[in-house]
Amino acid sequence: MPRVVKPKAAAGTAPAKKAAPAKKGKSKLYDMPEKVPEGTVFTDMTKGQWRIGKSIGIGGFGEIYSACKVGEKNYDAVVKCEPHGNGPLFVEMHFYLRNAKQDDIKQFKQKKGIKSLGMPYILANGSADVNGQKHRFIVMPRYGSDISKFFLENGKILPEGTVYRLAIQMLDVYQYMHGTGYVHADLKASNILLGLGKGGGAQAYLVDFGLASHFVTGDFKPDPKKMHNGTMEYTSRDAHHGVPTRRSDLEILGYNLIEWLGAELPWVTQKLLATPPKVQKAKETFMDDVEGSLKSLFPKGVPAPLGSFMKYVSKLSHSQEPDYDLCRSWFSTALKQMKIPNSGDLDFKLKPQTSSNNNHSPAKTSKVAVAKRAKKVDSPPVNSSIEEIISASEDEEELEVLPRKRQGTRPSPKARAAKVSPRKRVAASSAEQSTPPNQKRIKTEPNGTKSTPKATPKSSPRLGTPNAAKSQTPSASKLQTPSASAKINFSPAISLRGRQGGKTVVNDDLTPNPRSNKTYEFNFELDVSMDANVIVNVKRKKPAKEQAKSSPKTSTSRSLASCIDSPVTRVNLRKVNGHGDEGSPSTGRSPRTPAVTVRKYQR
Ligand SMILES: Nc1ncnc2c1ncn2[C@@H]1O[C@H](COP(=O)(O)OP(=O)(O)OP(=O)(O)O)[C@@H](O)[C@H]1O
Repeated sequence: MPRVVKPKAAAGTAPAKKAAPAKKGKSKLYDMPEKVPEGTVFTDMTKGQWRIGKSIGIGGFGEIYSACKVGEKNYDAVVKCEPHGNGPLFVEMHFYLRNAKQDDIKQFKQKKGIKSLGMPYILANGSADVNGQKHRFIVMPRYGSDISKFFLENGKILPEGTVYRLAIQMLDVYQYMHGTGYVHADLKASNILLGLGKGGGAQAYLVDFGLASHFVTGDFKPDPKKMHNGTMEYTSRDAHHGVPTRRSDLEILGYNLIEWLGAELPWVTQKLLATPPKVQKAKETFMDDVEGSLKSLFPKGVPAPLGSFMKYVSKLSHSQEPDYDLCRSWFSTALKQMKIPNSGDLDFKLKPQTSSNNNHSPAKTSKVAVAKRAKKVDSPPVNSSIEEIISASEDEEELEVLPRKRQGTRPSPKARAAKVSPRKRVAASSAEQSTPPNQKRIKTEPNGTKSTPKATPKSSPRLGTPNAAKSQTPSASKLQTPSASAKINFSPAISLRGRQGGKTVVNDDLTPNPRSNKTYEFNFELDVSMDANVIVNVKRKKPAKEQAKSSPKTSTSRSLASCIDSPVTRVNLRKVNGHGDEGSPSTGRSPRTPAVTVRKYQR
């Protein structure tokens, strides 16, 4: 078995810092990896040695380090390392070994007459013991920045010409990959990296093949074990059924294109992401009338190539091979019309430019809109931890939580982890432990921790986009209780959203049955974020003295911060409408839901 050579043994290596053992997650399914100290040398299957450099990214499931071949100077490779038991890296490694040989990639490029292809390949792989735990690692070429960074910096939009170039490049990768019998199933901005070095900025690379799987060519058989796999925002209708298809990859690309062009996906606007079957339904409705749906997203005119592409995708059958040339032709024609060359560095700076059809939301690229978006990007992050209401009985103290900016309080890891795939739970808690907030070690997703309220230029197309104030998530500041921890049983119909957007989810905990009873645990400091104005009713056990004095029913309004005394026995959270009043069913008041109980438990 290849072994880890500690820095002492590696010639010319600076002493490695002592690694703090990574926090082990609770999940039995996916553990986060141990931290690999800088300077450690991994030996691969063919006895090649790789010196570990700085950590450059943490995905949902593993950590990525820069790496340098021992004997060379440049850290131009990366090592992706995960505990041996984790499935995704195993899948990714085998996909690369079988299907992404450098020779095959070269041949494909020659056949297609393209200079470069955004298909990564594997340089080496092996196993290593880190802090006594067996890890698997792969070595890959090192790429540059992921494009989600530019998307967020621009206020959730990319220049139209760049979107079309990216579409063409991703279709190239799909064509290569589908030619090997596999689909990717998880395309998103954070999985698209620019090349490094001279000319690198002209090519985008699709990474993360942890969900790669053989596509079906026979019958369409839904597979509950794979249902909803992917990243909820972009997962295709077929993937919601657990069926890997080529059209599914195209659909995922299509949803990303819509976002990159500045519109918000309806299931994001409607905050359905925590409930996969609702997202699935929304996507089905969307694709059933894709032209109409796109018109509502782009009221000033649907970008022509996007319209053609999405319409085409909606008509593909599940086992049909897509016509990649036809799809690319829509985007390249638009580029020609816009007089944007399909070469040179991809340009991520927003500037006024001619639209492909000159009719969709030109204000998106106006200086004013850009400035507005940039301003919004600076605003505090949104973290919709609780999507719907939690409601119980009436006899509680009433605490009003008004919307306000997050002020450094972070949702407790447990709260954030609610409803997250076990892998994500571990990732979140590990990141919390080891990453200072100003470091970009955690891969940031469009709606993730660095996320901002959707920047909505005046002319920007949106389906019922709530105004900024409404979409802001007030963070309940610390409501500390002596009981600190509690177990809450939600009624079956309640959906709790602790998941940060844009995260890959593997169907380990997402149940296709939305009505099953679910138990969530969270740190009962009520240090959670909520996505609307809410009324929090907390019933507390009264201290014996006070109980004797006061009447059984007291309903006192007071601030959350001052409420830290006796143990909580019951909690009632209720959304109020955007103006701060409770409203009624007809005025937008959230319906009450029964049966929320809070139980203390021993840590
Ligand atoms: N070859 C590479 N070169 C440079 N950076 C990389 C490379 N591969 C990955 N990264 C960085 O590490 C991050 C995580 O990588 P990756 O998506 O492969 O991990 P993951 O654990 O599968 O994540 P997830 O499934 O949550 O998307 C990427 O977003 C990127 O920032």
